[in-house]
Amino acid sequence: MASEFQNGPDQILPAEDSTTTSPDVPVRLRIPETGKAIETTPPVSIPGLLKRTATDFPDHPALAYKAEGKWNKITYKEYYELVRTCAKAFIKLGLERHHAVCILGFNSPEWFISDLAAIFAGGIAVGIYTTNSSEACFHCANHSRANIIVVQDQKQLEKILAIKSRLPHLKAIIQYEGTPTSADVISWEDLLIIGRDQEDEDLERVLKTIGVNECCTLVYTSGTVGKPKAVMLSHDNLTWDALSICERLDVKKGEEVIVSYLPLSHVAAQVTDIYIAMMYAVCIYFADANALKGSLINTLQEAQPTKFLGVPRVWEKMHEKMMQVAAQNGRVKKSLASWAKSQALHYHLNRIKGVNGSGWGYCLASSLIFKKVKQALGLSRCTLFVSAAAPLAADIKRYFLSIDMPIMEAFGMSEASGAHTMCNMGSFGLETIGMALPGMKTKILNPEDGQGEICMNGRHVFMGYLGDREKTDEAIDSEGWLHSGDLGRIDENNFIYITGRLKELIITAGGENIPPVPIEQLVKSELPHVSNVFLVGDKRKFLSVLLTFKTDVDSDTARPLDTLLPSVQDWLKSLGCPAKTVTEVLEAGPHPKLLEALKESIDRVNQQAVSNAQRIQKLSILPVDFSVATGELGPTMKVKRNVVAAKYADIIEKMYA
Ligand SMILES: Nc1ncnc2c1ncn2[C@@H]1O[C@H](COP(=O)(O)OP(=O)(O)OP(=O)(O)O)[C@@H](O)[C@H]1O
Repeated sequence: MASEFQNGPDQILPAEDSTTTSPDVPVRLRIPETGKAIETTPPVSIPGLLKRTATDFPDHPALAYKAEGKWNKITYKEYYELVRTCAKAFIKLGLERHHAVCILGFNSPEWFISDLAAIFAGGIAVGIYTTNSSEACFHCANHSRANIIVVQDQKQLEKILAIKSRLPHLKAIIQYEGTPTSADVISWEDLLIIGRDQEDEDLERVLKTIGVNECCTLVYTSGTVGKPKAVMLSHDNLTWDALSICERLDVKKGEEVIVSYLPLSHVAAQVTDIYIAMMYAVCIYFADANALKGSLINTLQEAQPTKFLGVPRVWEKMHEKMMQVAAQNGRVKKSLASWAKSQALHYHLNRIKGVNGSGWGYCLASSLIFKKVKQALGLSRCTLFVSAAAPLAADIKRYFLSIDMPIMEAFGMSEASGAHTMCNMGSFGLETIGMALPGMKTKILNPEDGQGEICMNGRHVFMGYLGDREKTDEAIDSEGWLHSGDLGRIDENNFIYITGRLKELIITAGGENIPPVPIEQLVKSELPHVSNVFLVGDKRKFLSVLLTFKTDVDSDTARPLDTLLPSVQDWLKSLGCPAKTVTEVLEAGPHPKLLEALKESIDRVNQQAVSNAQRIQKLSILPVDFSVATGELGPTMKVKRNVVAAKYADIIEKMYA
């Protein structure tokens, strides 16, 4: 880089184009010459941002982690120093400019520090899903030219050791938990010793060359539709998206607490836990690795977060648990709860309509009931409940409204650096994903009846897919609009609604285009004992559904078990076909009474179908529920359609035989 561009890391490097597919080519930022204050806010790099917060909030706790049963805290000043130390070690170990540091592990201070250190050292941070196989890890590490791989433990290390010889750029492996069993693997403690032994000079030299418009992070999409793509994000993409989200929300600098537990390789968790946190001096509490298997509640109770983000499946599971608890309540408690719920529902539904003011009933229910419920969930200090990354069914939102926990939906994608729309406590609804965030633009492409593809524009639009010009040009058009592949509409108040996904559209043999998710959600709301619904019908004469029942989950492996949840068992018993397991349900073919009940529900869904082609004609019950561990769900719990279709090809064929 020419010597005049040595004012990093907050400088804007010269760039010819607003997209790129090369890791070392900066892009033109989408900052208009004139515009709203948010659109023209001067860009800040990630190292610049952390330095700023460490200067403004030096003694404020940044990261809280539990060791030997005790919470330990790292202040913002210490966090900044640790990142610098780690960055110096990475440089010493041979991290080259624009090469990757891959991180493979559950959320922890070491994950955050490695991610930021990679960026400080002029490299590219890449999170790899802990559920990835060795080969899937190979794809990320090889494609991003990883010089360094940071792993959590022996289990993750083994995946890397198996592919190490095929990674020509790899120079060092670091293991941050447990003692490395392999001599050439560096422990976290040794990494910090290497870093502390270095002078600041090399790091400062690299920092000066960094620009806000170059790639600092790659997000590999989870591949719910096709092969994972490497989304290149610049410093400005990430820091500006975080800024815009915080403008929409009531985030208070230095006062917020967030629990980190969602997979950090996904953009939603990364932006919330790392970048919003860094921008607003949030204190992050790390949940333990069993968070999604049930231990999250313990961390919530201890950390008492002030903001909480869940993917839809997290909200669904919480709903399921609460229904189980409620079912055990006596008559008096039940009627008290239903009175309280009606008060909250009335209050919040009025707020959605713009009618404010809480009556005495709501206030009483709030102090008598909801306060206790929130306390039990560890959410009594929480002023914001968010759902993102996939659609959340309206009936789940309605349930949480009724217990005084209005869930704000956010919509976005990796290619939009996180969020593009969001509801807030002042404007939300049961069906909407909210309005575009400040400074972001939305367009509905080729609308028919107001419905078309959602396209987005703004500083959050990604740089391009690494090494893939064709896909980059498909995603971002010549005017800079990012095509989401989602179908939607905008109402007169600028609220946006998702109505389907072009990328997973079912096209029947008769040529009718059918978005499956809304139909699947309708079936789910008709059948509360069903866990997953999968619509089939691509190139077929009619639609069918595959259903899975709610079952217990193995707490070690997170795999679904055969035993039906007690509520499902009760329901089956009430139908006159008692069964304790899915195997029993399927053994002699589903009981006619069960089939009748399922068909009645499907008939109710069919009554809402907009055309004959959208009516479901057949159904099958699957032998096991879907899960991340068994591969049918991606890390944000979206169904991997190709995996399910391949796994149950026989069952599907039988329905069409
Ligand atoms: N609130 C929401 N409501 C409905 N759909 C959503 C919402 N948020 C995200 N999505 C869906 O998720 C998509 C973005 O997915 P994301 O970029 O997170 O990729 P991914 O889950 O890693 O994997 P893949 O791109 O392979 O599906 C959006 O295009 C949209 O279809």
